[in-house]
Amino acid sequence: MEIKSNLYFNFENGEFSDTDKQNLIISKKKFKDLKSVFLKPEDESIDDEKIMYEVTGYINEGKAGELNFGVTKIFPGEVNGEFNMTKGHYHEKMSHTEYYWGIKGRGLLILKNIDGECSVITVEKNSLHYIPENTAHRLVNISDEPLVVGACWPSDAGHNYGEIQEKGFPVRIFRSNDGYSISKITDNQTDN
Ligand SMILES: O=P(O)(O)OC[C@H]1O[C@](O)(CO)[C@@H](O)[C@@H]1O
Repeated sequence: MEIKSNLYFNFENGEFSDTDKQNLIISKKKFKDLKSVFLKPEDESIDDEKIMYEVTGYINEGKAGELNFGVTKIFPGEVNGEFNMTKGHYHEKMSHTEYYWGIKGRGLLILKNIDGECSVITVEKNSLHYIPENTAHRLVNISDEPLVVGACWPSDAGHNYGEIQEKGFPVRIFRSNDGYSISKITDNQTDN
């Protein structure tokens, strides 16, 4: 007998159907939670309560064998000229990997491996990104509309923010006349 799926997901806009809303987890990150993320976080034009990005999905943290499926929506904006972005993290279980795919908007995926090698990849509608083991990842919104990105990762991967919080990524992304510029970083200072 044919049974209608109890889950629907809109691949055009990243919205979940409300048939299974009680199982959806929504995590909202406010500006006050992200002070350690930006190079110059003192920006009085931004309210501390402003939602900078949100992650919505079926998230079953810590359960080995399960998969998480989520959507990150990063709102447009800048903090002292630096584009809005996620905190960025390694997985606690460093061997655990992840897929990202672009749904809406335009952004950059910054990857850094444990040897400090860094790459910056364009994220746009239908782009697909494999995040290998031992690799820190951060999304940056470089457009004036929300950047919406899907993700699927093992539920027991965990998040390790420590090193990124301390040292950051080797690059930072700022608005420029051409759209954006990538600045290399030495000890959390820009080195243009
Ligand atoms: O945890 P962070 O670095 O703030 O970023 C959120 C990101 O992490 C994930 O939850 C899982 O890696 C992604 O869905 C999302 O893009």
